[in-house]
Formats: sequence, C-alpha cells, structure tokens
Amino acid sequence: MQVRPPLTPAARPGADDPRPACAAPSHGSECMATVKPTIQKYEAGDIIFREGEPSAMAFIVAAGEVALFKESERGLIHLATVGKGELLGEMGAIDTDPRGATAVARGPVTLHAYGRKAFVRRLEDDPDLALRLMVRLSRRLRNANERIARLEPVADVTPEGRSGDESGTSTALVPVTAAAVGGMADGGGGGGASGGGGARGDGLLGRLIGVLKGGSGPKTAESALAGAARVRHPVLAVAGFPERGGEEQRVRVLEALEGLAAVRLRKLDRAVPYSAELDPYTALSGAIGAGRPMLREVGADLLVWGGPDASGRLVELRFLSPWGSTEIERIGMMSPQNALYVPVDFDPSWHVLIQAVTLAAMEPRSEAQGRALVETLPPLAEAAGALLSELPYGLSGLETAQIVGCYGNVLAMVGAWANEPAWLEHAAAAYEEAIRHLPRDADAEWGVLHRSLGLVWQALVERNHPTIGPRQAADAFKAALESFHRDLYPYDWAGLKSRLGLLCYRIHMAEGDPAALRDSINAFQAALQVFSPADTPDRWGEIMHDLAQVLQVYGGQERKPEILTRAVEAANAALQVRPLDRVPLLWAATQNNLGSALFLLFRVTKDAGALHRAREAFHLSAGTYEVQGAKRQADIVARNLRRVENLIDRQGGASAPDPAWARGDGGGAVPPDASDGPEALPLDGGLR
Ligand SMILES: Nc1ncnc2c1ncn2[C@@H]1O[C@@H]2COP(=O)(O)O[C@H]2[C@H]1O
Repeated sequence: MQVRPPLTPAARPGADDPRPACAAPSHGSECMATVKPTIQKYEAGDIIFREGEPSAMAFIVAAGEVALFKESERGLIHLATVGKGELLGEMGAIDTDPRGATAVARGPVTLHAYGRKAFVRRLEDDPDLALRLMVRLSRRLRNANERIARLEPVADVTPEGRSGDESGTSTALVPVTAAAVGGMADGGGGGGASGGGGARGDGLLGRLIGVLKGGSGPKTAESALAGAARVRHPVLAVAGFPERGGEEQRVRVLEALEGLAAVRLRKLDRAVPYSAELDPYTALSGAIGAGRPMLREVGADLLVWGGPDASGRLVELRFLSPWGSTEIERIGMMSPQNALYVPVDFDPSWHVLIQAVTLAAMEPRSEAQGRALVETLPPLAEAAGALLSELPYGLSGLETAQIVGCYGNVLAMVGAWANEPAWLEHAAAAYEEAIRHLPRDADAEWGVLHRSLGLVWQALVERNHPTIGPRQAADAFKAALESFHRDLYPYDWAGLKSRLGLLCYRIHMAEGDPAALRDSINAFQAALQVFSPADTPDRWGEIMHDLAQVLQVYGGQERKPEILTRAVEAANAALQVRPLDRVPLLWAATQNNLGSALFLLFRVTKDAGALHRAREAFHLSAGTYEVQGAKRQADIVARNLRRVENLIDRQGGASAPDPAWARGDGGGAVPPDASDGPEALPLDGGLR
C-alpha cells in the first residue's frame, strides 16, 4: 500500500528543498539541529527505554538501528525498526503519555537526545516541522491499519469474553511477510504540506499518536531481540461480585483497574463464595479454598474478589495470590485477612488507592516485574497517601485499620523492591496507625498487622537501621503469635516461629545474650514441628540450615560436643533437601555451615576426623561458589578452608589421613587452635 498523503512540492524534502532552516536533510528531524542535544550510546541488545516508562526525551537516531516492541495480550509484537535520521520517542514527548513501546538497540546505536520541553517548543516554533511529523505519523497509521486489516479474527476461547493466553506466552498470529513488517519501519522521507499543526493530544497529531499507541500487529520472527525486551505482564483476575448491586460496583472496580498499565485484566463470571454468617475463620478458609482453583484455572497472578459489604455502605475488596499457603510472611504481602474498603459508588479519586493496593498485592515474581513495580508504584502510593489523609467520616475502627493496613503493604512493597528504608519506615508507621484503630476483638487482623509490622522492622534491622532493633521486631512477631494459633493457622504460626528464630539470633549477636541463642534454637525447632521435608522441603531446608548455624554458635560457646554434633546433623539434614544440581548456591552455603560445625567440633573434641571432614565440606563449598561466580562467598569459604588446611598441616603434614578414609578417632594429637572460629555466611531466611 503506497498511497501517500498529498504533499505540496515546497514541502517535499530532498536536495530541491528550498527551505533554509532544513536545507540539507532528507528527514525533518534534522531541523532539531538548532537545539543542542546530548549524545547517548548503546550496545546491541541494550534497552533504550521500556514501554510504560515516563517520556522525558525525544531522540534522533544518529547511527545504528533501534527495534520497537509492544506488549500485547498475545505476546510481544515488533512494531518497527527505525534507523539513521529518524525520530524516536517523539510520541511520548508530545503527548506526555508513558512510552508506547520498548526500544532495543539492534547493534551499536548513537542517539541525539532532546529534552521534552525543547522538543515541543521547537515543534511549536516550526509549523513545517510539526507538519512533517504529522505526515510521518499518518504513514505509520496507514501501515498499522493495513496490518490490522490483515489480521484474522482470533477465536475467543475464554469464558470471560476476553481473548488471550494464560501462560504468558504468545499465541500464534497470522504470519506476515517481512516486507509488510518492514513497512512499519518507515519514518523518513515524507514531505509535508503547508500549514501548522498543534502539538497536543486533541489535534490531528494527538489523535494519530493515540491510535498508534494502542496499535498492535502481527508477531515476527525477531524473537531473539524480543527476548531482551520481554517482560511477562502479570494477569489480574476479577471475580464476580455477589449480592444485590454487586455487578454495578464491580464495573467501577474494573474501571479503576483498567488504569493499571502493563497488567492483563481478566473478568470472571463466577464469584468467590463467602458466607458472612459463618465465623470469619471458616468463611475465609472456604473462600480461599474456592478461590485458588479459580485463579489457577485462568492462570492469573492475583484474584480480586469481594463485593458490597453487609452494611451496603462499602465495597470490600480482598486479594488472593496463587502462592501456596506455606509460602508465607513475605514483606508487604497481602494476607487473606486483609481487606480494602472503598465507599459504595466511589468516585474516580479512589482509583489510585485501588490501583496501588492491587498492584502491591500482585507481588513480583521476577526481577523484571520487580523493576516494573518500582517504576509504577511510588507515584500511585503517593497519590493514595494524599487520599488517605482525608478518609470519609463514619468508617469504623476496623474499616479504617484495614484501609491503612493495605496502604502499609503498598509502602512496604516499594520499600522492599526499591530497597528504600524511608519507605519501610513509612510502612511501619502506617501499620502502627492501623493497629491503633483496631477494636479489641479484631483477632485475625491483630495478627496480620503485627506480622506485617514485624517483617518491616526486621527488614530495617537487616539494613542496620540506627533505631529499630531486633527486639522490637521480635516483639511484633510475638504479638502476632497471640492471634495465629498453631491448631488453626499452622503455617502462619510456624513461619512466625522461624522469623523469631532469626531475630533471637540477631539479638544474641547484638547483645551477646546466651538466653537469646536458646530462644532462637527453640523457635526454629518449633517451626520444624510444622514444616516437613516431604511437604515443604525448601522451607524445611532453610530452617534446618539456620538451626545448624545457631546450634554451632551455641555449642562452640558452651564447648558442648553433643550440641555441635546436633549442628552437624542439622546441616547434613538440610543438604538432603538442597541438592547441588538443583540449588547449588544453597548447597554451597550449607556445606560451609557443615564445615564450620565440624571445625568447632574438632576444637572441642580434638577429633581429627572432624577436621578432615570440615576440610572436605569447605572444599566442596568453595569450589561450587567459584563455579557459580559467587566471588564474595567463595573468598569467605576459601579463608575457612585455608585455616583448616593449616591446622591439618601442623597436625601431621602429608601424613594426615584423607577425609575419605579418616577413621575419626583423632587421638587428641592436634594442638589447640588459637585462631577464631570459621566465618559464617549470612543466615538464610532474611528479607525475601
Ligand atoms: N509503528 C511505529 N513505527 C515507528 N515508530 C514507532 C511506531 N510506534 C511507536 N514508535 C516509536 O516508538 C516510540 C515509543 O515511545 P513513544 O511512545 O514515546 O514514541 C514512540 C515512537 O517514537
């Protein structure tokens, strides 16, 4: 399709172009030469910007080629490749919308970058340039139309009336020729007619940009390059709302959620059954039991469910993730007991709160999703905070606590993923405020809020916060344990116990209190009554590993071989569920732990066999860290290995028995060691 928009001869670019301002170039973009650009350089595969990022700059490609990709429900779509002399990022610079596509360097690329304001000013001052830009956009639109026309309708296979796959991978689209795709890359060469053009969203330029930003097209074979830019967008499912008037409220919620960029929304027909007449524990357990399969059925990352509450004043929103109930107590996580309340018939000012809370509830499952969250969530969180400062009158204490608690989760998510202690401090303040609003009988909410608070404080302790100490975090977990009884909430209970184990160990490290070490051991052992190698091997292995470490510190201090032997057993048990081929770094950490326990055992018993086995464990650990490229850990373990080898040399040189056939009788021939104990790696199970 080569229909061009009508051009006046005067506006056609090229050598015969009479206009002085743009005399030389064959591309209108060169008119930007009067504004001083900054130079940016990229290598092949570098991401220049991502879809959804704020648009602060417009660029001219000075050298190389840039491929543009757009996320769609069907996967990643190659829109075009732009080359030397062409504009890039001009759409966002003009309409201030976030980037409509991800730009990836196809080889070495040099860009001339212009600030948005300078670029727009230039367009306003130079109607000719603005017009030629419109021509360029017109051509893109025509090409996009061509591609849309060539697409066959795709069968709608989902019960909710939306098409799309559930796995996050793309479904096949109608194949097109490379030439058709290549047509999208065109951007240069078009001339312009006379007359001016507005640079804002309501003019032709704005409309063209609007259409192009929503554009889609067929998938091409550029999968290698696409891989570099690919981010799997999370899927958000919204269950049906029961009760009278529920659907009307759901439409409002969906409207709010449609504002979430880079999230794929699925509307479910079914509601999550919830019986308000039952006690809250039974009602919620039933809802979770019914909601999880619904989530899995549609492959969603989060299920939003709820509806108008019993009073008819508020809409209650709850959030369910597909994660098993055993993978719990992550910082900022949304628990089934958390609920967000918004007024019935809420106005759009509430959208930011609904969006922020939902986005935070959809915990990232990859680094890419985490990065996307860190970009999107902070501005939403700030806007939601402003809304919360003016909560409507008439909310009960529990409702207020629930809303503020959800907001705390938003702040905690930002803090954890952006690694910003200030956000964590705000999150802790929000949880504390929520707790102040709680009525006495809000048992489950008490537990959830104290656990959330403890997790944030623990994260601050891990970051060496000057005023938050491990005792504070441990107290919050103890308070949470008042609500999470073992018989009703075994995994919540055991998870809290294991957190307590870590914090008591920290208290010991900070204060040297031996009672704290014993508390730590007791807490880990309690957790191990619930977690098991068969049902929860990862969690069990992590706690066994941590227990081994605490036992060896305690056994070393008390100089008790039986405790050190238990430490060795715990490390060996952890290794059973942490195989080298599946989790090499965890395996290496536990080997180092085992080596340390054996080393200390040798120091107390003078058993040379233990020393040789320590050497073997350190050797295996250091080698694995080395192979895995974990240099810092490899160095620590190598120091431990050297220390053991020195001891073995002093003990008997080359005649020392090889650990493989060491009898372990030791014979007390080893000289006492004056050096410190082995260096430990950080405990598992910290901030996750
Ligand atoms: N169909 C297309 N052909 C060429 N370039 C495009 C196309 N769609 C988007 N772009 C460019 O990709 C950029 C993505 O960020 P912006 O939306 O700021 O500006 C966009 C345009 O510069």
